[in-house]
Amino acid sequence: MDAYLHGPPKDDQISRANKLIFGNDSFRKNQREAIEATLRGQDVFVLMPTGGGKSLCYQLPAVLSPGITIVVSPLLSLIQDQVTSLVRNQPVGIPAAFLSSQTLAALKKAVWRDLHRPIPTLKLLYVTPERLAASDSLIQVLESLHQRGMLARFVVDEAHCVSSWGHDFRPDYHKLGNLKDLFPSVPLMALTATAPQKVIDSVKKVLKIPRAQVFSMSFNRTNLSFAVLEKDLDGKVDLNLMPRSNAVVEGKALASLYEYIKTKYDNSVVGIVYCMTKQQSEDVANYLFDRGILADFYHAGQSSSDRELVQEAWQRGEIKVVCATIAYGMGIDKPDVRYVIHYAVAKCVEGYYQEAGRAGRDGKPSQCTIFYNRRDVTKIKSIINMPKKGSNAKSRAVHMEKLEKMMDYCEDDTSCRRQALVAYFGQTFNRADCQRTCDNCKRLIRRTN
Ligand SMILES: Nc1ncnc2c1ncn2[C@@H]1O[C@H](COP(=O)(O)OP(=O)(O)OP(=O)(O)O)[C@@H](O)[C@H]1O
Repeated sequence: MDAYLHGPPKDDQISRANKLIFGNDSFRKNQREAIEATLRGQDVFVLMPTGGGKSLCYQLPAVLSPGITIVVSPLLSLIQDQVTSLVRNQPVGIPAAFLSSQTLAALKKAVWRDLHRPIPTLKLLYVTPERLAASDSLIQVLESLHQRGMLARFVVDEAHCVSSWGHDFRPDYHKLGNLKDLFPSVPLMALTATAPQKVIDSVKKVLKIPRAQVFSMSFNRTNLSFAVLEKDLDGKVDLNLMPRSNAVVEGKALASLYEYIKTKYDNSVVGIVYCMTKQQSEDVANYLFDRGILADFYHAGQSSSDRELVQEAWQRGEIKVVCATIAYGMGIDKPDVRYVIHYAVAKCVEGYYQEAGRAGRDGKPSQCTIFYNRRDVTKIKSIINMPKKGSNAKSRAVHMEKLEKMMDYCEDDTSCRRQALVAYFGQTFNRADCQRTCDNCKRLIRRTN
């Protein structure tokens, strides 16, 4: 691929690669700075909101650097999407592959062969943290690449998973601290969309990148407006006991969700409704669909082909509303989502902001609404307290503390919600940036008028 450039890239090479390989006319905030820092060999921590353009921060340097960039990413589906879009990248395809337990033997062999070439063809190799932690042979290959000067950098995507303070802690991510022990001179880039200061500090410590340059963006998404509604669970009907075809399913919460969507949006508007359980996502989708809203459900209990069908139909606009567990969202790049509703409160503010942030990626006004009831909080508490692999008293306490913060956010009926969210991520907020679009600010305006 003659678009690849070798030797230390100059400024204009970075811009040219952005245009010629990625088809972008310019850089978004912090992209160029992060790219330049990693190309200088520095460790870098990129904090950008969902949809901010994190991928370019490591894909462009991968293309400009000699050798391979190793990307650690938590979800196989996410990895598959990324690799497919790199290989099909327009105007120029980028050689990328992934290694996982599901990689076909023949493909694995081809990747392995490439890694042993004096100059491998691959520019990016994606792996799950489990794969990296479990495979001595992979570490040996990385050592051999390093000796040949062909190990360009490590990238840790969704880096909040490294920290037990993060909302998605993955034990195998914790082992990524070994990378700096084994390859101290190889630059590392960590990226996430959601990390309060405490999590940033903890990720830097675990990954052993104390001097990493942090590129952080404002968490204030000006086009999003926030609201919390009381979720009326009285009169709730146990849908599990009712036949699917029974059209008289009631329950005030579901009815009010339906009314809310129907009143605010016509059937061409795209949204996501996050639910607490797989069963709930099916029940809510069926309820909405029976009443004429083009809804379907998505959760980890479905086969991957069923999930793909739903996601593709939603991307094409045939389904307007996906009712989903939090399994839905990572890596989904749909710009015109006009609303995200949490039909059950999220477990923490980071998770909430990441999910809500899937609305309005095109910058147009979009709404993020929580249907809140303490009974849902009680259910989440009992889930947190359930004995499960990898959980201990400390991790349960962390989850409880995060849930309390989420409750504080929902139960505060006076503070500006935008301000509360931005403050949660340790950033200051200029009151002039408050556009009075949240429910609390609107209420205040009504009271003072
Ligand atoms: N400089 C740029 N100019 C134009 N488009 C860009 C630029 N950088 C990124 N994009 C586009 O923005 C979209 C979002 O980018 P990307 O998927 O990297 O976001 P992300 O930060 O990884 O989001 P998420 O947290 O959801 O994974 C993509 O369609 C990408 O092509």
